[in-house]
Amino acid sequence: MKLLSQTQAEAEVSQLAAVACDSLIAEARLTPKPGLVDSRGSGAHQDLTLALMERSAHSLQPTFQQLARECWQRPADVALREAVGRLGREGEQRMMAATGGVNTHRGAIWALGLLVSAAAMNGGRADAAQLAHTAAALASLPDNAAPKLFSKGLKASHRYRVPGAREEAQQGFPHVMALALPQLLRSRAAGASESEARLDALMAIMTSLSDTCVLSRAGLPGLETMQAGARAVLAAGGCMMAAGQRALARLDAGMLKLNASPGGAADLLAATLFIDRVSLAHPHSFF
Ligand SMILES: CC(C)(COP(=O)(O)OP(=O)(O)OC[C@H]1O[C@@H](n2cnc3c(N)ncnc32)[C@H](O[C@H]2O[C@H](COP(=O)(O)OP(=O)(O)OP(=O)(O)O)[C@@H](O)[C@H]2O)[C@@H]1O)[C@@H](O)C(=O)NCCC(=O)NCCS
Ligand SMILES: Nc1ncnc2[nH]cnc12
Repeated sequence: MKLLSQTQAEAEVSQLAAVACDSLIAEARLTPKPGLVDSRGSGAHQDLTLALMERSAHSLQPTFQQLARECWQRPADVALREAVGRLGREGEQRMMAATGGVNTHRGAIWALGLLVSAAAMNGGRADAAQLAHTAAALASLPDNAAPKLFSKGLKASHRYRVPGAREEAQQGFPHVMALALPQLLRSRAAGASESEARLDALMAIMTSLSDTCVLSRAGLPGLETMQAGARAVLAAGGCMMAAGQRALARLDAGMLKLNASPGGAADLLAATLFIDRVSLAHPHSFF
């Protein structure tokens, strides 16, 4: 592993935190996203706006920086997992203070917090597969200091017997690695604009994620609307095609009618953009 001076390491730590915040802001601004906050408005939400999402993203910069500093060139072990858990929970408090108590990015703090940590554990030099493996290893360790909460996500996971945010990370982010990143690259190669390619990557996640936000708000009909609608967008050639854009508008209308918002899929898009920016190479055979 390349040896860096303390000043160089601190610069890399700051850079990782900046890219994580940029990824959150890029996800929030990306438009038009079905059911989600974007530059058109609040989607299915009453209490979220784009300005609030951006404030929340900025408030998390010190958390990502502390995570990267704590994890720099350290191996995955229980002590590190517990330190990461503590910093992640402090990040949630920071987010709540910045938003006046609105949950904007709880899932994103988890996914990006783990990925920033994984990038730092690898000294800032890792390919996408290494990043996902390292984040999965960290997420799979016990955090004995974690409060035992029966969260909304856990309730939906138990009720519908589906995996949630925890399992997505412990399995190495399969919706990012096997679906979103390959779709992002395919759409770019096919000539899509960057926004169209990112929307296609979001669709790829939505074709199969068991998003506990959608399940909590709209049950299985909401999840089925999300997955089938996203498949229709991609089957129509994606967001660079007029037919794909019409399918996307139908999906948006369907999600709004059900009050469904795929907040978990949005978090995983931000995770995809982060990996796309910081990794050395893209995976061809991880899954
Ligand atoms: C592991 C934790 C993420 C906790 O997870 P758990 O499932 O127990 O609980 P939730 O508190 O419900 O949070 C899960 C959030 O993860 C996102 N998500 C949902 N499904 C998936 C999925 N299949 N894969 C990946 N990610 C998923 C989602 O986050 C987004 O949605 C939130 C907004 O939702 P919304 O429903 O609009 O908001 P609410 O206010 O809750 O409801 P309404 O009143 O509006 O209806 C927003 O946060 C998005 O980011 C889920 O919400 C993790 O938090 C944890 O254990 N942390 C402990 C600290 C730690 O160890 N950290 C380490 C890394 S830093
Ligand atoms: N753009 C967005 N809209 C609503 N919830 C979200 N959670 C993460 N990103 C989101």
